Amino acid sequence: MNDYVLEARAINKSYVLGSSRIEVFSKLYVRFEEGLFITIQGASGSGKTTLLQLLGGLEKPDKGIILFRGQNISQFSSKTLARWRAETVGFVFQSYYLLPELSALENVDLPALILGKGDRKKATELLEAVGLEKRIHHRPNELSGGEQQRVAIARALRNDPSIILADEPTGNLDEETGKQIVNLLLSIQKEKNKTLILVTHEKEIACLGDKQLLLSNGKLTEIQSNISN
Ligand SMILES: Nc1ncnc2c1ncn2[C@@H]1O[C@H](COP(=O)(O)OP(=O)(O)OP(=O)(O)O)[C@@H](O)[C@H]1O
Repeated sequence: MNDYVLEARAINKSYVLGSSRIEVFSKLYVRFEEGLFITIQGASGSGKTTLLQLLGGLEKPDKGIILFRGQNISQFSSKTLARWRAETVGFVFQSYYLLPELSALENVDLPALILGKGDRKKATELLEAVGLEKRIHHRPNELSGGEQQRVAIARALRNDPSIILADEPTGNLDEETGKQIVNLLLSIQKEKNKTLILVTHEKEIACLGDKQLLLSNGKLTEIQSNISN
């Protein structure tokens, strides 16, 4: 049994734009234990978003492999990868990415509908769990930023993923609302024993992690661990 829920082995990743090539990672190794809250900090442009996209199967590495519980997801077909992503990973982004024409309820149920498992009762329960029982039929533009992020969190949880990848989830929120969102993510992570990997530039949030990683010059280093071995 592999103790690591996610592992990146010898990852290379570059972007080519016109005649220029940006190398983000060269031989990156990192692994994440199951059920932990890991925070990642790093300067703008250091590759934090790229890393989450690779780990969550939204981007493919140029070289190297990503393993989920020991299974190489980098060799999955696009279809298999899309299904794995829908079942296994919940994404939370800075900009929420809710569909504007759908209600909160419809947005939350969408990941399950895609798998042919739509169930409005379950979506409603998730909205209740994030404190939005009175906003179920609101559209995103009828919700505050914090409420939209709560909808996005409920959506991320809809297929009961084992991994939550959160990319600057508090980036568009005021400090107080940001704290509430992080506390919500943390309580879900602990209660359901999920793996939460969260990118943030806020030190106060980063230091809440069981482990704090820093991304710099294409390498990850552990700057703090609150785990006793
Ligand atoms: N689709 C793309 N095409 C070309 N270059 C890209 C693309 N996505 C990212 N990059 C480049 O790759 C590098 C890493 O970008 P990434 O968004 O992963 O960094 P980041 O650490 O998340 O930055 P920020 O904190 O500013 O969001 C940057 O130099 C960026 O310009």
